[in-house]
Amino acid sequence: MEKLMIRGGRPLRGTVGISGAKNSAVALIPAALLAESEVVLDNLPIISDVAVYSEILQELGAEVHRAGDTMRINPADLKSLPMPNGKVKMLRASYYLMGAMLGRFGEATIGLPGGCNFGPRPIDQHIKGFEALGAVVSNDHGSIRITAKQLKGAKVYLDVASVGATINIMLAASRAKGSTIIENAAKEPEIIDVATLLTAMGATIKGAGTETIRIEGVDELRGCRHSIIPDRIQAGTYMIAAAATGGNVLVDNVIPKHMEAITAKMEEMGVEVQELDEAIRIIGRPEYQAVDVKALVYPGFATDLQSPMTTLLTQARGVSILTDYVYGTRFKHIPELVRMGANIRVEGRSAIVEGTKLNGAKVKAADLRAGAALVVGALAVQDDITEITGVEFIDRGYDSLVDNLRMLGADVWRETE
Ligand SMILES: CC(=O)N[C@H]1[C@@H](OP(=O)(O)OP(=O)(O)OC[C@H]2O[C@@H](n3ccc(=O)[nH]c3=O)[C@H](O)[C@@H]2O)O[C@H](CO)[C@@H](O)[C@@H]1O
Ligand SMILES: C=C(OP(=O)(O)O)C(=O)O
Repeated sequence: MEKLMIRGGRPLRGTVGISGAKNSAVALIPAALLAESEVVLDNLPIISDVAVYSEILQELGAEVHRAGDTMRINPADLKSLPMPNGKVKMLRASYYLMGAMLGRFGEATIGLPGGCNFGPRPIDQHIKGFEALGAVVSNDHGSIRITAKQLKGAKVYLDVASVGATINIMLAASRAKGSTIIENAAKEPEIIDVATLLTAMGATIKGAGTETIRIEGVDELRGCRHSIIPDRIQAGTYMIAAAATGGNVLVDNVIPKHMEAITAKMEEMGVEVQELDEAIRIIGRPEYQAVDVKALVYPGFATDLQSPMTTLLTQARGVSILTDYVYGTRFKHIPELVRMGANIRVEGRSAIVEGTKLNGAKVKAADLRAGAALVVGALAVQDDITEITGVEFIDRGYDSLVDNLRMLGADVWRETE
């Protein structure tokens, strides 16, 4: 079992370069299966979710070559195989195989997805979308079986602005006959990234990034080359870690527009945030104010940053209330932060955080961002060691975490038990 060991108390200083976005990469990789020839993805993050996805593609018969942050995917010999178990259970984003395989072959049998388990994560809106396009969907022993003789464009109104459902419908609709309109679509930047790839592959997609997306399906999609957008959640985590340690960090290779909600909230707390063209500098202060945070769909404060933000709020003076309107039970980090001395209680979908000093402890990351919250906490502890298990969750989404933190001056290492 691997552990992350952190001796806290060193202000982070220097520059950290942000890799491509996990939540784009895990959608763009299956999207490539819709092409008849090679798709090249650049600026790919080096994380376990991407490694697992590349193995899934190879099991399906695609040729995958990876060199550094570039992946070449040739799906010319792709086979229509059922994927009921195994690697699809390791990923949330394996649900994109449904839309991609359905678009390519008119059928898909995919096991229900895995990924971070912080409460119910239904996929009813994905299914509603496939059905609207004319597919027949059934549950076959825990796998979703989807078939369609001919996908037909349709209007789909999403009950919730779901990132996964929006992208999955875009994938299938890009090979449907006629036009599809998604209303109440999610507006996250990763959706625009997928639309950019599909457009380069030959689909016609208008309105990605707004609540109405129109997709004109085509008979064939071709290969292309695409560079993935920077990971706004990794960037936000380093911004938070810099502030929590009272450091001075340039978070480089970001799109500052994607960071507006976290930037505004950190400024409200009293953190100095300098926005540059493609970078953000965080200058920590000795003291921060308590603030209230509401995690919402984009462009609101990202739920994926709610957990690390909880840790930063433990370092503020006073009581902060953090409410997650996207995933109302996403609080697995809290008992572990309490182990580290935090004063937090959960009421419904809110965490009430009273500022206090943290101490080192043995803690367990129960999901990816809970892990990020513990890393931030461990870095902020004054001269004490924190031992974090559950590292495999953190590896799902943080490229080169230990190397990056060391370059910023943190005392961090991995140990194997
Ligand atoms: C791989 C990926 O991109 N993961 C992200 C994606 O997850 P994911 O795509 O799973 O999240 P969604 O945007 O779909 O979920 C948003 C909300 O809609 C609900 N819902 C969703 C689908 C559905 O069919 N029915 C339904 O009720 C969910 O329970 C949740 O309350 O967006 C989340 C919200 O920004 C992020 O936390 C995840 O990091
Ligand atoms: C919840 C997350 O990922 P996933 O949806 O892939 O589980 C995340 O990135 O914070």
